[in-house]
Amino acid sequence: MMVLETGHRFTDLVPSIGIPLTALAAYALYVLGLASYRLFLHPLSKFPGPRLAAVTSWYEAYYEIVLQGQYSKKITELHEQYGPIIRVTPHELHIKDPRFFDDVYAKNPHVMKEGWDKRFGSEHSVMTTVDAALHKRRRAALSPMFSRRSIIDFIHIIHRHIDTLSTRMQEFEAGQQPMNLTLAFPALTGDIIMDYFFGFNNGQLKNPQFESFHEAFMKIGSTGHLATQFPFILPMMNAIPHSITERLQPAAKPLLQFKREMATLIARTLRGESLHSNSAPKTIFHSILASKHLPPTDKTQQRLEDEAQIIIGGGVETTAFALTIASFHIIHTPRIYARLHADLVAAFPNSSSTSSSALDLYALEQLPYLKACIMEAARLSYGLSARNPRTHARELRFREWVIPAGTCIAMSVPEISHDEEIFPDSRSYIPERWLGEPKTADGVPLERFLVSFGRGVRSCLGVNLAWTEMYLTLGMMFRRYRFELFEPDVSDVQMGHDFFIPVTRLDAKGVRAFVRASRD
Ligand code: HEM
Repeated sequence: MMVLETGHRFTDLVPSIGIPLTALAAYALYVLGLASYRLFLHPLSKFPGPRLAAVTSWYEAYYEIVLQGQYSKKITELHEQYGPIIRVTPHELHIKDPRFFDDVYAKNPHVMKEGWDKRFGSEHSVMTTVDAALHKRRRAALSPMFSRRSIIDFIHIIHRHIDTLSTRMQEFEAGQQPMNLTLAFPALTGDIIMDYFFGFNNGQLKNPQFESFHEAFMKIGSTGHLATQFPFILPMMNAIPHSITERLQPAAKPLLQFKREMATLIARTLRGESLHSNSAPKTIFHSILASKHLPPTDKTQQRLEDEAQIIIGGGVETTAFALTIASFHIIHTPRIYARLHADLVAAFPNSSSTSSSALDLYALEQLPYLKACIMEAARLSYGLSARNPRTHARELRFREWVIPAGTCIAMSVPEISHDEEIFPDSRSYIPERWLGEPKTADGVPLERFLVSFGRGVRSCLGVNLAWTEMYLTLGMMFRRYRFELFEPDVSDVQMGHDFFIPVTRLDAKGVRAFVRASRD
C-alpha cells in the first residue's frame, strides 16, 4: 500500500477526491444531455439558426454583455444567413418579416409577454407584466390618464416646460455657447412626466447642465442584459445597502439613485403627504390609487414603485431620442429646415406671439410636413430596440413553419424601420416619404409599417403624450429659432448599442447646436 509523505494512505484520500470528481462527471453528463435534448428533441429543434444559440443562452450573453448590446445586430446578420425565422436562444424564435408583425402583436389580445419582467427589477409594472389578464386590468387603470382628453387637460403644463426650453435657448444664444440637445430633451420630457405622474417636477430643464434621469436610463439597459442572464442580480442589488453596491459597481449609482427617489416619493404619498403642487387637474399616481379596476394588492408600495419607474422611464428617453433625431436632421438638412420653417411661419405669422402656448396644438397638427418630420423621427428612433417577446397559447403558422404553442416569439422594430423594400434608403431621414398617403409597392399604406409605438393591446400607452410633446417642441423650436450644429456627427443619432432602448456609441458627446432667434 502506497503511503504518502503526510502519513495518509492513498485509499484514505479517494473518497474526498472521488466526491468532486463524481459531481463533475454528473454535471458534465447533465450538460451533455441538456445540449443533446435542445439540439435534437426540443420542440424548436427543427428551426434554423446557429447551433450554439440553440444549445445555450451564453451565446446571447456574449453579444449582449461582453460586446454590450450587439445581439440585435447579430440577429439581423443571422437572418441573412438562415432566413426569416431563426432560433435565437434555446427557447426563443425571432422573425424578420414586417408583414407578420400584426400576427405576433395585434391579432390576439391574450398573449403572454415573458422576459421583460426580469430586466429592470420592476416586474409589477404594466409594461413588464407577463400575464395577459393581469396586464389588461393594470392598463385599464392607466388608460384614462393617457387619453387625448386628459393630455389636453394637462397641456398648459407641457406649454410651460416648452417655454422654459425656449428661455434656455435664449440663454445659449446670449452666451454664444452650443446647447446640448441630447441632454436638454430628456430634462424636458423628465420634467413633464414627473409633473404628470406625481404633480411636481425636479426642475431638470432649469439645471445648468440639464442633469436628468438620462444617465440612469442609459445604465438601465446594460444592467438589463445582465439581469436577463442572471435574474438574481437585481434582487441581490436591492437586498444589500445601496451604498455598498455603489462602491462595488459605481456605474449602477444613477440607476439606484433613481430607484431610491421613486421609492421615497411613493412612500411619502402613501403616508398621505401631498406632493401635488402644480395646477394639473389630476396625476397618474392618484388615478392609480383611485382606480376601481385595481385590487388593494395592486396599490402597494412595491407595485407603485414598479409602475412609477416604468412609466417615468417610458416617458423620458423614447420621446427625447425622437426629438434629438428630428432636430439633428432638420438642422443638418437646409431643405428640410426651410420647408418646415416656412410652413410654421405661414401658420403662425406673428413672430412676437410664438411662445409655446401661442402655438396651438390643433393648428400644428394641420401641418403635413411637421407631421411627416415627426413620423420619420419615430421611425428612426424605434421606440425600443429590444426584441419584443410574446408567447401565444396556440400554435402559430408562419409561411411553411408551424410554431408550437407556448413558444416565445420576438420581432424587432429596427429591422422593420430598415426594411429597404418598404423604406428605400432607410438610413436617411426623408420626411417626404410620409407625404400624400403613401403606399408600399404592393399597395399597403406605409403607416402600417411605422411600428415604433408597438401594436395591439400592449402598444405604447403614452402615444398621445409623445405626439403632443413632439408637435409642440419642434413647432416652437423651428418657428422661433435657427440653429447651427457644432461638430455634427450622424452617429450622435444612430444606435450603437441595443440597451433595450437604442443608445448611441458610448463616447458620443451628443447633438450640440448654436442657437439664433429667427428674424421672420
Ligand atoms: C416617441 C415616443 C415613444 C415611443 C416610440 C414609445 C414606444 C413604446 C413601445 C414600442 C412600447 C412597447 C409596446 C409593446 O410591448 O409592444 C411602449 C410601451 C409603453 N409606453 Fe411608450 N413610447 C413613447 C413614449 C411614451 C411616453 C411619453 C409614455 C408616457 C409615460 C410612454 C409610456 C408607455 C407605457 C406605459 C408602455 C407600456 C404599455 C403596456 O404594456 O400596456 N411611452 N412604448
